[in-house]
Amino acid sequence: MGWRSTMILTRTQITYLLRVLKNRSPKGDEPNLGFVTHTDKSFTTILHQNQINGLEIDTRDGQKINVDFSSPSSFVVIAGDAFMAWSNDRIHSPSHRVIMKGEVDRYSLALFSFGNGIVEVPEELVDDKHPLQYKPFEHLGLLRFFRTDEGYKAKCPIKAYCGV
Ligand SMILES: O=C(O)CCC(=O)C(=O)O
Ligand SMILES: [Fe+2]
Repeated sequence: MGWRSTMILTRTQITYLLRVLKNRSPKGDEPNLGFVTHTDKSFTTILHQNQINGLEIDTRDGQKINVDFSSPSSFVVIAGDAFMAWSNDRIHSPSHRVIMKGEVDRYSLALFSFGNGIVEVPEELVDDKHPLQYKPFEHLGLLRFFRTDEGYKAKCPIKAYCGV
């Protein structure tokens, strides 16, 4: 990617959202689903937790990765839907979920980044092999769209919001 692509990102103001989440270890018949399968609506998400595994990430080719947070300094970076759209589908925004297994409560931190303005695919990322997949879109508008019935039920919310 050339310098112009980088410029487009650095000119955009970023809003960060820090989410602190607790998943209680399931008691008795309680379901073990800690967080339903979803893709993040962010540009990027940085995840950290108290060394209790449970995060499952689907790869592009249909494999499942059980993320192993084996060190207190482990963290995971996930590309969100806005990064996928900006990259014209070169970067994949993976589905993921949390399954609770052991007897210890799980605490996780998620730092989401959102662009404040309009996100658009840089022209360097559009060519014959990679036709334009997304119209310019307001990133925070994606969050509003996801809160509508149409957005929430869409198979791929980002495509429903601004797909070509
Ligand atoms: O708790 C986790 O490890 C994942 C949380 C998550 O996927 C999210 O907050 O979007
Ligand atoms: Fe997530």
